Amino acid sequence: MPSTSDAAQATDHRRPRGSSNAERSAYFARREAAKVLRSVLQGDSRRRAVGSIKSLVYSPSVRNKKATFALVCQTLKYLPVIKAVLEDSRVLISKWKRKEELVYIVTYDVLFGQAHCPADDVEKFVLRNKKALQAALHSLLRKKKVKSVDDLTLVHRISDVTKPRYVRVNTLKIDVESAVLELGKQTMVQKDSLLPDLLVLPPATDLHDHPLVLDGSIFLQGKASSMVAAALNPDPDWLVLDACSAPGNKTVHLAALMKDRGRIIACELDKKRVDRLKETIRLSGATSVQALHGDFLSVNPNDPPYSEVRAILLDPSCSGSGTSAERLDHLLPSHSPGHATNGSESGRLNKLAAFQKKALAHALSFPSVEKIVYSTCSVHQIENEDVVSSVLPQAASHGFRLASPLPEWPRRGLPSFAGSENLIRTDPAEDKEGFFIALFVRERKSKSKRCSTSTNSLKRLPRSINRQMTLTRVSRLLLLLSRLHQHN
Ligand SMILES: C[S@@+](CC[C@H](N)C(=O)[O-])C[C@H]1O[C@@H](n2cnc3c(N)ncnc32)[C@H](O)[C@@H]1O
Repeated sequence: MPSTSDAAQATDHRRPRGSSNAERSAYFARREAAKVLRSVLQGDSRRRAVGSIKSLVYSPSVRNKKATFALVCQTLKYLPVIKAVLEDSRVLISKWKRKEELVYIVTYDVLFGQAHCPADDVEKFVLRNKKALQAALHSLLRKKKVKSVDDLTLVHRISDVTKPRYVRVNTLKIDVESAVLELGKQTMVQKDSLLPDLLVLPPATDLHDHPLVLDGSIFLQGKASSMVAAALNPDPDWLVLDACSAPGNKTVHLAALMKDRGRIIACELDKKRVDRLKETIRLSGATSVQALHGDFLSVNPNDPPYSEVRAILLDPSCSGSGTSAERLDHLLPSHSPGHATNGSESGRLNKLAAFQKKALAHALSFPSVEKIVYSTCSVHQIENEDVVSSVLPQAASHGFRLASPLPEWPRRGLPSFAGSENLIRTDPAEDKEGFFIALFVRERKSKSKRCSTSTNSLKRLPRSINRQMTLTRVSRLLLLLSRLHQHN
């Protein structure tokens, strides 16, 4: 533990009597750490902004910054173990509930940190129960079949944040049953309960050089990410635009769901990432996808072929806060759903949100679009619910409404506006990653209905012909002919 003597000087008048300087400064550090921990955990549970641990610790009211910061971080690291021990030993009775953060801190110190003399009621209480706490800890070690507390925190971390290995079957190359059989030779395989082309393997299964991965038969794609194309679920014969597409995982998932019929334009701003996108497309075996190096915001919705786009997948750049690898992130307010953060971080989020709103508004302006899916791998409300609610008036004016994709999925949007229950969220703690999905739909316009009905027979054309474009051209020709006919 770092020295805590500086703080003791500042709070001299409140020193506990009869103890050394080091003990007194540790006493004050524990109290300051408890206050910070309370804000951190409350911010996390109430999903409101309280600032990062650093910003809380570096506020002027905290004098013993170094020791307080270390104590908060260490207690958070061991918190699942501390909670389990307190629960098993039945030590945390209702009398101490009001001071539970201080109990956590003192318990950390008593079990894993530095020994100290009792200073006030909380320290005395925890120390009185030291034996019961140690017994509960040993029984937990035995139960989890581990030898040390570090192994135990690893078990807790693993059970907390390690997700199963998800594998998306690329049905353009292999069917689900064959993939199950093939992978089953190496490990346990289950089918996912929500997505028919997703398989669930044990955590940390290493497949990076598996032949099915190398030949594009399966993609190592997470569940939340695989929910996006499934939520859009376009008609196989549609023209679809993937607005921000590299590296292309969702693009080729769309191609598989559309059975490589129709046509997908995959737009990507970054030249280097276009190369990756092309490689993903090649690996998937899809022939209906065309990579486009360009800025989605500069695509003119009224120019062909974009004027005929029927569905848009918009998965723009985002903070990525839902997929952070930091082990303790899900405990921290800066990573809690719906949370906005401090200074430079909130500036970055505002910039991202401004782009996300612009891109979503742009998607809503495509004249033939019937479905738009908007997704992020962020947990922040500012990039999710707030982006969606900001475009609702424009969406309504274009005839769009929020639909409720994958209705069996239990976790929905934060209740920040009426209709947010239609949105999908995945939870960093429950689902091991934080994701957000919104689906806009609008009823087909009567003009496109007429065009489509009159050209239905064209859907049986051979695959080599680009049917979507042919349909478009024939529709226009029919319209022209009918106008000529009226004119005559
Ligand atoms: C979150 S990633 C997309 C991931 C992709 N959907 C997938 O599942 O593989 C966002 C991508 O959008 C690209 N991007 C950012 N701004 C863009 C713009 N204005 N037009 C097109 N692409 C853009 C970024 O370069 C980045 O590759």
